[in-house]
Parts: sequence; structure tokens; C-alpha cells
Amino acid sequence: MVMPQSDDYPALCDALLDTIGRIAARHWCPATGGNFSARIDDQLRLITRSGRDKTRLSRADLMLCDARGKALNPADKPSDETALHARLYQLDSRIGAVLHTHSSTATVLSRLSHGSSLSIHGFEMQKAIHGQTSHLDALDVPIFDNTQDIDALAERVAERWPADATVVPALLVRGHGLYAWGRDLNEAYRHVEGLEFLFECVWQERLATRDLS
Ligand SMILES: CSC[C@@H](O)[C@@H](O)C(=O)COP(=O)(O)O
Ligand SMILES: [Zn+2]
Repeated sequence: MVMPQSDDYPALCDALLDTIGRIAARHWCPATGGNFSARIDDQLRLITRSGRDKTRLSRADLMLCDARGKALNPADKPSDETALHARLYQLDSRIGAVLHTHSSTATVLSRLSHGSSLSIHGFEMQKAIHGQTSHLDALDVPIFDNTQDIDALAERVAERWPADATVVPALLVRGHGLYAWGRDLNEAYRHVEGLEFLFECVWQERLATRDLS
């Protein structure tokens, strides 16, 4: 049997590279930080290789994993955080893309937020996030403590996953960055952009009011 290759999916490769390029242009994945994936079908995931400079990727920097996050070709090294991507796709079959960024604002805000979520309210931009219909509602982004044990992190995310359909399509890893997802790459990108905007607003507001807690 011929093993599938990422090159077998040129349109999806190019769409993922375009999305990463837009994110990199916003300086949300410096110094190789960040990882990015898309669901191909029930079995296959397209994901960034580990340690690559996300500002200058080509098709050769993408590879295939199975649904458990195992490289199809054992010689390939997927992102160190593949297990979390794999778990998210498993938790919700509607997720089509997962994007992970390392903006300075998300990093600092998550460190200063000592609770288990960051509550955002009062901003019109909340409606950029799937399921949000009003600035009057609270958008609670879950926060997880950082760890180098990504399997354990994925487990904690699964444990907190709500049984109903009210999942905010994002989470923060403290002192690390943002994971956001969507039904396709465009929606996932909109979630990243909307949330990064909201984080910036919350941070600016805290600075202006000198409320850094
Ligand atoms: C350069 S620090 C960032 C990494 O430790 C990690 O968090 C990250 O986002 C990128 O890892 P990668 O293995 O390239 O997908
Ligand atoms: Zn990371």
C-alpha cells in the first residue's frame, strides 16, 4: 500500500500555509513558537513539523499524522504539541483546523490571570467567536497551567470539556499561548484574530486603569 504524503493534498497545504503566513505577519508566532494543523478526513491530520520558523514555511514543513497524532512516516517529527491537536479533533468531530499562537499579550495575560479562566465581557468583538451573540455575555476562555507533558495537558483539556455544545473554541496555556480552533481554517483564523484583539483590549484596559491583577 502506498503511504499518503502531505503533497497529495496541495490545496489544503497551501491554505494552511497561507493561514500561518497571515498569523506570522502579525508577530503571533516568534522564534519557531506556534503549531498549526488541519483535519483531512477521519484518519488524517496535516500538521507543521517541529521546530520550524513559522515565518518562512513551505509545503516541505508540513507532514501527515494519524488521528492519534502519530507520524504516518516514522522518520517525520511532528510538532511537540501534536497530542493536544489530536485530542481536540477527537473531542469534537466538527473541528476542521487548530491554530496555536505565542503572542506576548496572551502570554502575559494568562500569567497574570490566576484563576482557571479569563473572563471577557463588554466588547463587540466577542461576536467574532462562534456561539457569541452579544457583548453583554461573558466569554470565558479556559486557562490551563503550562507543562512539558503534552499528553497530560491534553488529558486535562478532555476532563474539562463540557458535555453540552457550549464550548468556547479556544483555550489559553499559562505563560505559553493560545489554542483556537474552528470548523475550517477561515473560522479558526477569525477566532485567533478576534481573541488576540480582545486580549490586547483587556491588557490595554488593565494598563490604563493600573489594574494588573
Ligand atoms: C520556541 S518555544 C515554543 C515551543 O516550545 C512550542 O510551545 C511551540 O509552540 C512550537 O513547538 P513545535 O514543536 O515547533 O510545534
Ligand atoms: Zn507553543
